[in-house]
Amino acid sequence: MSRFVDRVTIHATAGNGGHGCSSVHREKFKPLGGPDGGNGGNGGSVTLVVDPQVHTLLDFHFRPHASAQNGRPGAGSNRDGADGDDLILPVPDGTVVLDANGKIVADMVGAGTTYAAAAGGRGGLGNASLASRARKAPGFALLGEEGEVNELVLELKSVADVGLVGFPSAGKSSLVSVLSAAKPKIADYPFTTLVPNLGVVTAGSDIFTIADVPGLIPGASAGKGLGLEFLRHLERCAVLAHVVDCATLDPGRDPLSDIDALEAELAAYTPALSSDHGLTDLADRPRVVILNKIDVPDAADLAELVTAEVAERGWPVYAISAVSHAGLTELTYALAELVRRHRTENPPPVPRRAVIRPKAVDDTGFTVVPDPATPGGFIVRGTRPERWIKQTQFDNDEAVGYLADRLSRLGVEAELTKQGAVAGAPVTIGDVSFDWDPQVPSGEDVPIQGRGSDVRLDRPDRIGAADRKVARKARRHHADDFGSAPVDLGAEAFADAGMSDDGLSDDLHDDDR
Ligand SMILES: Nc1nc2c(ncn2[C@@H]2O[C@H](COP(=O)(O)OP(=O)(O)OP(=O)(O)O)[C@@H](O)[C@H]2O)c(=O)[nH]1
Ligand SMILES: [Mg+2]
Repeated sequence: MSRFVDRVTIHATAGNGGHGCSSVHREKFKPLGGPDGGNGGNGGSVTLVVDPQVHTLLDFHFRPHASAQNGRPGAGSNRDGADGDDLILPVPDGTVVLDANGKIVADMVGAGTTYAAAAGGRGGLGNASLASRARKAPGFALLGEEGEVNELVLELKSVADVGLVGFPSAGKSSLVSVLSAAKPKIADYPFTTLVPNLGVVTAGSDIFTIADVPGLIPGASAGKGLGLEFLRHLERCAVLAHVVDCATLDPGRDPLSDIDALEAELAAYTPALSSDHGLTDLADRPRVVILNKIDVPDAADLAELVTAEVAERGWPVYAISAVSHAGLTELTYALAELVRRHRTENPPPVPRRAVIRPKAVDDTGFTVVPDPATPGGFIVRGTRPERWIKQTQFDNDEAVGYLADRLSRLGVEAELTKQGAVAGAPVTIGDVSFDWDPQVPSGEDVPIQGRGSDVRLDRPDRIGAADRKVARKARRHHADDFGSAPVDLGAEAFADAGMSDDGLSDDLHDDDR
């Protein structure tokens, strides 16, 4: 027997973005070929799509981890990395998606409805894309962003037109088996049906579906029997039909008390799908009472006796026998009529092609707040600063300089200064904490000037071209005279000077990836 799974937890992992590449073009007779590192590809996303061919969540039960492909890294010669493939997960019609806190985030009804379960990370820019007037040959590239990882709960709420409610062994499965082509298990012991079955019923030109759910007993709302677990499959049913066993020999049971007992259980059930999903309370759903087993003589008498009393409650009553098929035609057409009326009043939902989850409306802003855990420290929050941190290779000084420029351009530095941060104050952005090293001495308002006039270029420890010339001369002079031992103005000092390009503030290249 195939297993029926109607509630699973899945872990959707989107692909990471590929890293950008830092590379310099090399070609014979072209010593300064320029940056040519390509961009990383975007990571693939995980998307849920309603597929009418899928009827259970069983696949997710066996394979709860769903991962989309990572983006490929960029490469030299301006080759961009390929995007990772998206992962499309087919889910049954009527799947409800809940987040880890149990909040409904999507109600997927209608073939083709999609839900973005996890968004792929963006690829990092390569150094070719990062080149700008100020930073002509960037010696770094941006890292790819990590893909989202979301834990989601999927619940299947069958989409049936008529839901059968009744005590165990009332004949619900028998009724479904004679009305439709479905062949559920039927036996004379309680709780034969352990999982809901759906059947398709044809009545003239009308076609509707009927759901056979496991039997209920008094106390089900408190977990007795199989509990109310399966009532979620009735939440979407247009019509609820009580199947009453008129031939039961159980003491203390009769059709009316059976109906009352189950009505009390239904009232105790709080549907998870609220009215904004276009559904009314279970209590407001139209009811039909089906008095079953009238092929048994005593049952037929009893059915006749209670019919008037049930009808007094305003519910249509049908006396039938699933075994002898008595009264089935009338019942089928009556159900079809109720379903047709419900369908005209509630047109089917238009499939939602894309269910867009609410995202931060404005990702340009940021906030700076004092860090409660560290005196004198600050926390910077904002989509962009946090993303930039993730894109930065912290072991590359030039990349760190680029980050500092971006933060400064966004106004983070100015805000920190305004809030009284001093040099060396611990600043946290996302997962990274560092000691603040203001590019501009705090309190000083340096206007942006022309290239080459930035105060930071006047570093006293800088070695200018003139100094280098002197050093070279001195070295050559020594070499000529003594043939060995150059003066110690070499490698270390030049290594320092090589970084002079970092932190230029007239960088006009304002990419935002
Ligand atoms: N005489 C008679 N027996 C019936 C009729 N309908 C069902 N039965 C019998 O009642 C017993 C229970 O039938 P099921 O259809 O399995 O009942 P159910 O409501 O699905 O029961 P659960 O799945 O346990 O909740 C079986 O032995 C059926 O043969 C009927 O109209 N007449
Ligand atoms: Mg059954």
